[in-house]
Amino acid sequence: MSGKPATDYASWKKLQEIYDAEHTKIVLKDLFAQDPKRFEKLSKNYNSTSGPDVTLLVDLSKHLITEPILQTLISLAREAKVEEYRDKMFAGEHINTSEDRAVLHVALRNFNDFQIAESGADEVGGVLKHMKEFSEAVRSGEWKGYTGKTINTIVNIGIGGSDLGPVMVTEALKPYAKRDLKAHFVSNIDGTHIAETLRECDPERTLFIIASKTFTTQETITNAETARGWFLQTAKDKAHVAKHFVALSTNTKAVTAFGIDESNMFQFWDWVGGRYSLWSAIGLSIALVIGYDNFEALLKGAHGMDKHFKETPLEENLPVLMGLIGLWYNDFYSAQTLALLPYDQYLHKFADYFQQGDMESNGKSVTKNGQRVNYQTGPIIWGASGTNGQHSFYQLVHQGTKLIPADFIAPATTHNPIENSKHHRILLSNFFAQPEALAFGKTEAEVREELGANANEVLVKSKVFEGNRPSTSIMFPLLTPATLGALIALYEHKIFVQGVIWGINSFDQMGVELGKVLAKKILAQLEKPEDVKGHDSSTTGLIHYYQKWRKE
Ligand SMILES: O=P(O)(O)OC[C@H]1O[C@H](O)[C@H](O)[C@@H](O)[C@@H]1O
Repeated sequence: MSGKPATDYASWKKLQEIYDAEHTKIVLKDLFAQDPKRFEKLSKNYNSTSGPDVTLLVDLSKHLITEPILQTLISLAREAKVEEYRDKMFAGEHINTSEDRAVLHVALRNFNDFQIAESGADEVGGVLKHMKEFSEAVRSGEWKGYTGKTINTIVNIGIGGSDLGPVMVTEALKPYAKRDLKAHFVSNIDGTHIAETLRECDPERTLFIIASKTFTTQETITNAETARGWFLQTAKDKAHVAKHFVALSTNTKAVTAFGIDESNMFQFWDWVGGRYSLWSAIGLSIALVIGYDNFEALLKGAHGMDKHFKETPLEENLPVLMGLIGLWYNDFYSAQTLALLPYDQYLHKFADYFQQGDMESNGKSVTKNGQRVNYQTGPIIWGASGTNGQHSFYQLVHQGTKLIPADFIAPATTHNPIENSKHHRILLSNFFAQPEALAFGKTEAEVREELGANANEVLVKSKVFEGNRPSTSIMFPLLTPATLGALIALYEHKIFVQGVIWGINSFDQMGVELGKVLAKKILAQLEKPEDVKGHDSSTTGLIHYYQKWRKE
């Protein structure tokens, strides 16, 4: 994150040399045959040293790496001063240089462990207490709606980081949910989203949580106004808003202007990035759904991973190793993407969540010094939960022309051991089989033997699996709140490590601005064809088409 181009590092050059000279000879089948201890050496066990027990097994052995490659990657991390920048982050230095902000999501889950001087860091405990009291009051029924009825539905209105984290985590931790409290998440400006949600709500029993760091986001404010209008159609009196609307924001002025009482506002600070905010007041919907104690366990699980990241030598440091291996494919093998493939239905939003987490953080093309990079930065993140993906896109992953590194993630045991865990055994057999098939493939000789002497030649070729396709496998005993916290923090820090080496600012998001500005300009021109000015012929033509069909 020094802003130095990554290609200037001696270790980068060395990696390029190794790649050029050896990459055709790096074959997983051979590497495993040569070293019976490969799994032992390259699979890492994480055990939390503070907070709730969390254990993770991270198997890095099915990667196209050798000892010299790994050592050179680690030298690269040293040269890029990953440790120094990590320590700056934890110390609250303003490493988000373009916005002159600290980056302190780690302070949200710190529980007075690390010393963090930034202003606001000492207020975290107070906000957590507020979240605890409020969530317990709603869950117990002590908090009543304006007609004296208890709350049975919450609607979180937010987008981006004010939506994806709460959605992903409440889905992931459903086994811990209060089942008689329905939770909805409205993000899209498309009126369909709020309209369909409101159809399922009773104004007397619904709590709206307006989640927006800035409280200026067009989608969120528009949806919140619609929700308030809908509520007042029944409740009539604006005084009732206080019982049904709370805000999660850093912008007190805008929250009170909207009509939400300051006492119903849950604060956070500018040093919490939107995509790193589920740990802050933005997590209120999580605390409401799974209970405050489980929310705290999530935070403590993440804190355990923070400690690991902060205190473990680079050679054994999981976010560092995952970041480096990802970079190896991204920058030397020209891999464009990383697939996140959780074999756990509860994690079905994991890839969606890290699309923002990773792509908004590292989707940058200038260094912190303003230089255009001449290498690849953040990968495209995508994925789906297993085994669904196997029946759609895995064909390309196995036999397509692209190299697609993938992270396979699975719990050893399930929250739903139905049929004596039959489903889970089948699920896991697939979780074990896919990385094996990707890595080792199937040779032409094996296909011939299978098909017999007179086999059709085309068929033989089409049934060959080249193999040598890399993956990480991550396992843990059960998807608990603390385990999920650790898992999310692991990926957050992986993203950090890569950003430091690429010399980019992982903590701003200037790239989302241009579209927003243009949309505002266009919104003001939608009325009449003669108002449509200043666009290319394609954009103008599309707007004119809309104007021909609009009904209102
Ligand atoms: O929480 P808000 O201020 O409403 O922001 C919501 C989202 O807005 C933008 O799209 C940013 O790029 C995201 O990082 C952010 O999470």
